[in-house]
Amino acid sequence: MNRVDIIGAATTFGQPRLGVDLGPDALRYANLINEIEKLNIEVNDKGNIYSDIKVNVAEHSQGDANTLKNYDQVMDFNEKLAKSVDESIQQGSFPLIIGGDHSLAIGSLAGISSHYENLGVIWYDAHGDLNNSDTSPSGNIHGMPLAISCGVGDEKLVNLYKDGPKVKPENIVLIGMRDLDEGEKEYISENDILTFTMTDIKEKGISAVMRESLEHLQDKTDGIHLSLDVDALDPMETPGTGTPVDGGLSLSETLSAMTQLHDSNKITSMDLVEVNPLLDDKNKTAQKAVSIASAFFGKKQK
Ligand SMILES: NC(=[NH2+])NCCC[C@H](N)C(=O)O
Ligand SMILES: [Mn+2]
Ligand SMILES: [Mn+2]
Repeated sequence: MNRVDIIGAATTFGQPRLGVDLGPDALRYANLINEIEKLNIEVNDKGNIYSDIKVNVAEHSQGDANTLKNYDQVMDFNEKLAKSVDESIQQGSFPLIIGGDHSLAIGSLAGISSHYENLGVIWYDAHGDLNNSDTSPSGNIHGMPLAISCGVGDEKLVNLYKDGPKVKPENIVLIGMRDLDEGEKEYISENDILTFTMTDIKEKGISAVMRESLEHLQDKTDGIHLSLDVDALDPMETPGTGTPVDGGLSLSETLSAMTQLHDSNKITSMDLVEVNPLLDDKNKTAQKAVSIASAFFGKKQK
């Protein structure tokens, strides 16, 4: 790719920990734009998207596990995000969506999907984000975007921006899984979604996992979206995130995974999500996220 559009997805509405909406700026302060430009790529920073409905600190993320928390804000935000992502692809740019909580993938996939007949998705995360309001333990919409994009869940979210499902389960690969809820496990086995848990990664090694993932997707898809949640990494590497889970990927495994994706030339869009500077230690999570993006865009590991 020679031009990257950076789209700041400043949403905190998919989960309860305030501060993840500051993630896009934490990444910019960690030198994201310069690091990509150094790789001879033109970078166009489109600024941040916010919901028109403002954060009310006292009322943020109220309700029980059966409700879709901050529903109106998530709808409103993702409509705007989908439009921006769609425009970037129309203009021939590679969209890099920086979050923000993972509910933003509802909008990014909605904006991307009209450009591909058979979109592939690599979901690099500790979580499957395959819940719906019946299976969710929390009511947090950041645990649901992949299910919604497959057509499962609230009708208005499923049909956001463009009617119908945006991805097929057979075109998804899950990498880094170690905290799946019961309903998610059922959905994965019923739909035969290719899944690499941390145990699988430890057994096979990350490079075989990435090779198998690309092999699974590359012939049957005409574009592949990478959705990378920084909680895929171990919390010792990326502590600044809202739902950390022990036993995750190392930075070096992730950098080599990104180099493999870069070298494949198959990835057509990317989300980089769940950096929360208020939970971080001296912006170290954003700095690692910037290293991850640099490797993805072609920086060689010395
Ligand atoms: N994008 C994330 N960090 N998702 C975490 C989801 C956690 C849990 N499975 C839930 O649905 O509430
Ligand atoms: Mn996660
Ligand atoms: Mn996630």
